[in-house]
Parts: sequence; C-alpha cells; structure tokens
Amino acid sequence: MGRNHLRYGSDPIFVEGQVLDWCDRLFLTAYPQDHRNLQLWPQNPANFRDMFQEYCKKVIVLTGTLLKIFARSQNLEEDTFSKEIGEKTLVQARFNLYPKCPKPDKILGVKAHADASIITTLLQDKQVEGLQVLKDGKWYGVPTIADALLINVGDQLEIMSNGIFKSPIHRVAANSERERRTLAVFYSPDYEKEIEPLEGLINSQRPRMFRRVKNYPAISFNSFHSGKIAIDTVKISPSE
Ligand SMILES: O=C(O)CCC(=O)C(=O)O
Ligand SMILES: [Fe+2]
Repeated sequence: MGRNHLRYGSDPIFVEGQVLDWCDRLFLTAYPQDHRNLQLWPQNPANFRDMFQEYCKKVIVLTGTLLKIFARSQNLEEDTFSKEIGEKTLVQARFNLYPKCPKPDKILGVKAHADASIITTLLQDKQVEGLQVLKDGKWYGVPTIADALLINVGDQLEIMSNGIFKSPIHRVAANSERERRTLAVFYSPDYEKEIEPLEGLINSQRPRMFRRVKNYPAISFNSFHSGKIAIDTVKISPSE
C-alpha cells in the first residue's frame, strides 16, 4: 500500500487482469503524525479524529506488549523485535465496508492475502461474519465476538522471526443478505527500514528462510493485485 493510495472507494485497477474485491475502503495513516492527510479524515462524527487517534494509540501499546511476549517465547530479550523495527513505525488503518452483494458466489469481499504488516489488529463487525482463514488447504470461518480484537501476525513478523510466527492467509466472503464493516489497523516499520530474519532465530535446524527486504508493503501490494502470495516472492529456496 503506497502513500499515494490514501482514499475512499473500491479498488482502482493497478494491474492487468486484476480481480476486484466487493468492498469499499477508507485507508488512513495515523502515525507518524506528519504523514496524516487530515483532509481525507471524516469530519462526521465530530469526535472521529480524537477517537481514532486514541484507538491507534491503544493499538500501539497492545502491539508493543505482544512483541515482548513473542520475543520472550523464543528466549530473546523482550525488546528484540521492537529494537529491530526501530523508532519510526507506521500505523495505518483500513475501514472496510462490504456492501450487500447480489452474486456472493462469484466474488470475494477481499481476495486471499496475508497482511504485509508486523501485526494487524482487526475489529470485526459486531454481528456479521465473513472472515476466513486458510489452514492445511481448507478455509475456516472466523467467528465474530462483539468488541473482541482479532490479532494477525503479518508477513514482516514472519520474515523477522525466520518463519516461526506465521502470517495467516485470509479472505473475506461476500454476503447477499447483510452489509459488513470492519476496521483493520496495520502496524509496520517505516518504508525505508530493511527487514530480515533475526540472527538469534537462524541456526542449522532453521536456516535463513527469507531475503532482506525493503518497502515490503510495495511488494505485498503488487502481489495482492496480481493474485500472488507476497511472502513467497522473498523466500530463499533450499538450493540458494
Ligand atoms: O474485514 C475483514 O474481516 C478482514 C479485512 C482484511 O483482511 C484486511 O483489511 O487486510
Ligand atoms: Fe488482511
């Protein structure tokens, strides 16, 4: 997702043969604050700006705690991931609106992908389900629990953890009966930051699985619209 695609609407066509999603989105950057484009921020309701900013602040605190837990689970110093990510982080949000769809068997709300982020915090619709996760070649519906947050590991954490934490492939089904709304907040390193597997998680049993990458969201964005799974494009094959 580049900085220039900050807008409300359905997908513009980025690549030839692109499969479109049945979804309208508003994509906003919340942090760093000087990257906000406040002109795009809704003015209605009047407290939107404060509330959204406050929500993102809380997501940042939650993400920091999760990164400590992830590090400790691997016997690493608890600030290992956050140090590697660095001070400059990006917090971006996607407000997803899935309108009722007359042909839900022909199109998806969001086609299969894994998030480019380090961690995604998803606030699902309180009532309407739709999210599905791929496991062992089968799609499983994710239940909706009102006001619960769903945490997804993103590709950049899978890369940094040398494949220990997996970024799940997921998609959203379209629905002919009910509209659905969700809010995904993506926590990522700055676009300029290079990401690679942590030295402490590479060993003879677990050789290095991924190349060093920069501006991974751009790789992910292009893969997504071409219907490819982004992380496969940065995997090191055993023969390399
Ligand atoms: O709306 C959902 O349940 C998931 C949306 C999603 O996967 C995304 O925005 O990356
Ligand atoms: Fe996603």
